[in-house]
Amino acid sequence: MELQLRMLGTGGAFSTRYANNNALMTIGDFTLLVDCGVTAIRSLHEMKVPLTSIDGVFITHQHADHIGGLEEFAFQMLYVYRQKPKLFVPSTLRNVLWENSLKGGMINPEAGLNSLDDYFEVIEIAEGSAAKLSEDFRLEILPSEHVRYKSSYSLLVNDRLYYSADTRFNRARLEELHDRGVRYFLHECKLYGAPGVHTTLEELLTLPEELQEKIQLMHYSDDMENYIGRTGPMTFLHQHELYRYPLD
Ligand SMILES: Nc1ccn([C@@H]2O[C@@H]3COP(=O)(O)O[C@H]3[C@H]2O)c(=O)n1
Ligand SMILES: [Zn+2]
Ligand SMILES: [Zn+2]
Repeated sequence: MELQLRMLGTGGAFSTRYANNNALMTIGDFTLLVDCGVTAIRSLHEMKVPLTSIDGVFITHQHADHIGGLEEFAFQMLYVYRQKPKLFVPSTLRNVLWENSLKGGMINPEAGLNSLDDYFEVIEIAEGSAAKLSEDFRLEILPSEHVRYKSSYSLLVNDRLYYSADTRFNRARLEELHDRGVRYFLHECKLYGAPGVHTTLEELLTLPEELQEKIQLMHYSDDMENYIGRTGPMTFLHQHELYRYPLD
């Protein structure tokens, strides 16, 4: 069994070169879109991935580079393809995702479209245990500290691949997961400046060498090329490339 990954984009929120940091993960016959930002629909088109080939969408948090394409995804699925896609959403985000982010553009009482459930088959994911998205695809959500007092999540897939999404540096979590046998770490990276709500390259470079060797960097700024050769054993993820991660 393997996880196949293609990043729709690998850029930070203000990147114009690398598109929003959204991921397509396939295990067996199930394909999950992790986050659906402003650039997601265009990226999928460039990758020749039909919207109908996506079996479900998962949302990590409410910033536009992670949910800004969800309205178009929902409208296309409803009005073009007449399908109701699965939306996997952390329990703490379900209500605010609709009330504070999507409702303004998507509510349409005349058409009977009044809630998230009218567009999606909503499947809430709770913290604390892995959810089975399919026979082969297990997803655990790990609360992350990104913008304080707002929900955001990192992911653990099949106990083998960690996907940080947007988060401040969390050394204890990274080392604990590494000790538990997690083999692949896809981590966001702010290449320069103070950490703020993100993890900096400087912070990641303080991790043990054997952990850094398992890290691939994402959510980076447009000057990424200036940092090639300055990331220790960590490598950069590239948009649209196919990566394969054995899971056994
Ligand atoms: N306290 C904050 C909050 C947000 N930001 C910037 O806004 C972006 C929102 O999307 P993001 O991908 O989380 O990156 C955030 C920061 O660039 C920031 O720099 N500081
Ligand atoms: Zn982001
Ligand atoms: Zn964010």
